[in-house]
Amino acid sequence: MAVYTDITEGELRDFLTQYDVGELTSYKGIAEGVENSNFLLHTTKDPLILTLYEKRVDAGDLPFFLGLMQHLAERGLSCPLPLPRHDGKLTGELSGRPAALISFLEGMWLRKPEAAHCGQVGQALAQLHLAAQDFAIRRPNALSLDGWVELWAKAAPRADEVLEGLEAEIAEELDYLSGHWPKALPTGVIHADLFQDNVFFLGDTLSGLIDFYFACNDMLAYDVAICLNAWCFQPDGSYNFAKGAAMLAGYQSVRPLSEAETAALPILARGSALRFFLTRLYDWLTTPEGALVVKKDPLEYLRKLRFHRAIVSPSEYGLEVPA
Ligand SMILES: Nc1ncnc2c1ncn2[C@@H]1O[C@H](COP(=O)(O)OP(=O)(O)O)[C@@H](O)[C@H]1O
Ligand SMILES: N[C@@H](CCOP(=O)(O)O)C(=O)O
Repeated sequence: MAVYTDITEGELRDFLTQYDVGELTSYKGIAEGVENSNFLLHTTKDPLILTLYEKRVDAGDLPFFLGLMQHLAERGLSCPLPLPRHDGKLTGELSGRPAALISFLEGMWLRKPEAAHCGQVGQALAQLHLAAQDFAIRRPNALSLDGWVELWAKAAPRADEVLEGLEAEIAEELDYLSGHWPKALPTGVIHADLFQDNVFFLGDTLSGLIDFYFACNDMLAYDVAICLNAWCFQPDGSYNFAKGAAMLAGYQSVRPLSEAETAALPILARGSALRFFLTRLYDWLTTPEGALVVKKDPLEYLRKLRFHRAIVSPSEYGLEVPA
C-alpha cells in the first residue's frame, strides 16, 4: 500500500481550485508504491495522479524531480507531466504535505517480462539519459558510497538477525567497493530506480516511465547496472542471459557504452545490488510489524550481489566484448 496520508474530499476540492483541471468527479487511494501517497483523480477533464510527498522525499528536491519530468516530456520521452497551478508553481500543500498533480499515464507494469520487453527498457533508459543531458538542475546521488556507509552503520548491529555472517560479508563488500568504485565514467541524470513497477506497457509495447523520485546525477552505466539487476534475474535467482543481452543491445542501439563503461559493469552491478540490499535491509529492520507497506526481501539482492562478485568478464552479462 502507499497511502500514508489521508485526505478529505473538502480539502482536495479546495486544493484543486488552484489548478485548471475541471471538476472533481471521483478519487481513490492507490495501493501500489512505497515512498509516497498516491491518488487517482477523475475530473470533468483528464484523469490525474495526485502525489503527497512523504518524509523520505526532501521538499527541496521537488524542483529537480518535477522539473526533470517536465524536461523529459518536452523532449518526447513518455513520462508524467507535472501540472502547473494558476500561479505557475508545480507544488502546493495538502494535508500538511507537499503535493503535486501529474498527468495519468496509460499502461500496466509487467509481472513477467520477456527478453523483448527488456530490450525496450534498455532503449528507453538510453533515451532518458540523452534527453536529460541538458537538464540544468543537479542532484547528487544520496544513495551512493557515502549513503551506503551511513545506512550500513545503522543496520550492521542487527544484520546477523537476518542472516548469520551478514555483518562480516557486507563490511568486506563495502571495503572493496570503497577502494574500487569507478571515478571517471560518463555521468548525467539517471533514473536510479527503473524497476518493473516503474515501467508501463500497453500490450507488449513500452508506454512510459514513472517514479522519478530517486533520480539524480551519477554514472550513466550505473543506471544500466540497476536495470540488469531489476529486470534480468529469474524468480529462482538465476541470471537470464537472453534478457541481459536484449537489455544491453537495446541500450546500445541508442547510446553505445564505452570500453571503460563495459569493463566497469561487474563492479557497478555489485554496487547497485548493495544499494538495494541496504535500503531493503534497513526497511526490514525498522518497519513496524503491522505497517501497511509490503517489505521487500533484502536477501534477493544479496544473492544478486554474490552473482556479480563471481563475474570474470562483462561478456557474461550478454554483452559483446571486443577480443
Ligand atoms: N503518472 C502515473 N500514471 C498512472 N499511474 C501512476 C502514475 N504515477 C503513479 N501511478 C500509480 O501509482 C503507483 C505508485 O507510484 P510510484 O511513483 O511508484 O510511487 P512511490 O514513489 O510511492 O513508489 C504506481 O505503481 C502506479 O500504479
Ligand atoms: N525499487 C526499490 C523500492 C522502491 O520502490 P518504488 O515503488 O519507489 O519503485 C526496491 O525494489 O527495493
